[in-house]
Amino acid sequence: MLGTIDYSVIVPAYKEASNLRPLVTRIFSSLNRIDSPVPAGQVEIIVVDDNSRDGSVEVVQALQQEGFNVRIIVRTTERGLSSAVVRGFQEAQGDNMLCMDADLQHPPEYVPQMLAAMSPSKLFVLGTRYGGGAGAIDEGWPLHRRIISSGARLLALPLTSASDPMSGFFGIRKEAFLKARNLNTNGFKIALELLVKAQVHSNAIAEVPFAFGLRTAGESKLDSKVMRLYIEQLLELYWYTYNGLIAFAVLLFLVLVFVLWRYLTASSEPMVTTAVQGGHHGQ
Ligand SMILES: Nc1nc2c(ncn2[C@@H]2O[C@H](COP(=O)(O)OP(=O)(O)O[C@H]3O[C@H](CO)[C@@H](O)[C@H](O)[C@@H]3O)[C@@H](O)[C@H]2O)c(=O)[nH]1
Repeated sequence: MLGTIDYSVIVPAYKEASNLRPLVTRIFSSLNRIDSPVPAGQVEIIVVDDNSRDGSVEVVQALQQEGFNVRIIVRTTERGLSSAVVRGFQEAQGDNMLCMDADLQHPPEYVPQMLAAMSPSKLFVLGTRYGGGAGAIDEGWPLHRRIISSGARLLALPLTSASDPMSGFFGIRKEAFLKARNLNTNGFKIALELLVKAQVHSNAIAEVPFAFGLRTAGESKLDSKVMRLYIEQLLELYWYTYNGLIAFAVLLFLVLVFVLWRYLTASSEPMVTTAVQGGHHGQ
């Protein structure tokens, strides 16, 4: 019999049939270890699949029959990583919700620690490839991915103090998730979106350093469209965070331009020395 579900693991998945069995079994064997800080019976896994039709549903059904608390939501009218994660959070029974990739790049063995890191005072947990002096990116990660990742991280610095807001391995407490309004669910960077719009303060973020693994099956869906969406998302978040400041800076700039223009036009006008000569005004 199932007890109360306090923890939900949300897995966005698109064409990940071959990764789902190792993912689910490895998560539950970590939770079943004697030293796990979280009991396996309090955890559910929700896979949010965008109609992959690659056998993912059958894999999950087989796992259910074997007794694993996992279910799959198949979306047929929507697509996209971030919106899949939000859907999973909306369906979650647990107050502590973790998001992770299906492709085993987020090590399932970190799940108990990540789940246990959330509490009423730690509303957000971030699996970080950069925090805690871990230098945690796998040696084999391609150079172009490292450059893109560093650039993306730099651009997010004015928005959050979190060391790896690009991470797809993160958790949020339900009460914080429910505070976030007008989420932009285009693209991949839902952790950053939630950090900003759920107004998570830096002291409410727990960071767990981890080594980002290499994909062994399936393909990455990160492409130039995802990068364009990220830039759009950043502009919106800058505006969301600094709208007052930005409006003030624009106003100040316009006033300065106006003053400068007045000064330049005034100093370039010919000096008119009007000697009032008395006499009559002609008609
Ligand atoms: N449902 C659904 N899932 C998706 C979609 N696109 C991707 N996914 C799932 O989302 C997870 C991450 O997708 P990948 O395509 O493997 O992403 P990545 O390039 O490895 O990027 C990962 O690392 C980045 C850090 O560099 C993260 O920023 C990113 O969120 C993700 O975790 C995988 O489980 C994948 O199946 C989609 O449109 N719909």
